[in-house]
Amino acid sequence: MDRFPDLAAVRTAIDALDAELVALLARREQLVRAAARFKTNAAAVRAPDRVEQVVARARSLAAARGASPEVAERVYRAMIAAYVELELSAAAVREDGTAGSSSP
Ligand SMILES: C=C(O[C@@H]1C=C(C(=O)O)C=C[C@H]1O)C(=O)O
Repeated sequence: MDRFPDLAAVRTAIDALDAELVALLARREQLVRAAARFKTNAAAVRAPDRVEQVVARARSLAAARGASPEVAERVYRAMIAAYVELELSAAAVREDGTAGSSSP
C-alpha cells in the first residue's frame, strides 16, 4: 500500500471501492427480497442455520484473501441482521408467524 502519497489519495480509493460495494449490496438486496418471497413466517425469514452457514463461508473467504475473519464475521452478522429486518417488513410475514399484508 505504498502507492498512496497521502491520506486523501487513500480516501479517494476507498470512495471508489465503496461505489462498487454498494452496487453489490443492491444486487444482494434483490436476492434477499427474492428469497423472502418463498417464506411464510418469521422463523423462515430468520433462518439461523443458514446465517451460520453464510457467516462461516464469509470467514473462510476472508481468510483465503488475507483479510480478518473476525471483521468479516462482524460485517456479515450486521448486514444479515439488516436484511432480516428488511425481509420481515417487505414480506407478508409477521413476527407472530402469521402471514399478512405488508401494508399496515
Ligand atoms: C436471504 C435469506 O434470509 C435471511 C438473510 C440471509 C442473508 O442475508 O444471507 C440469510 C439467512 C436469513 O437470515 C435466506 O434465507 O437465504
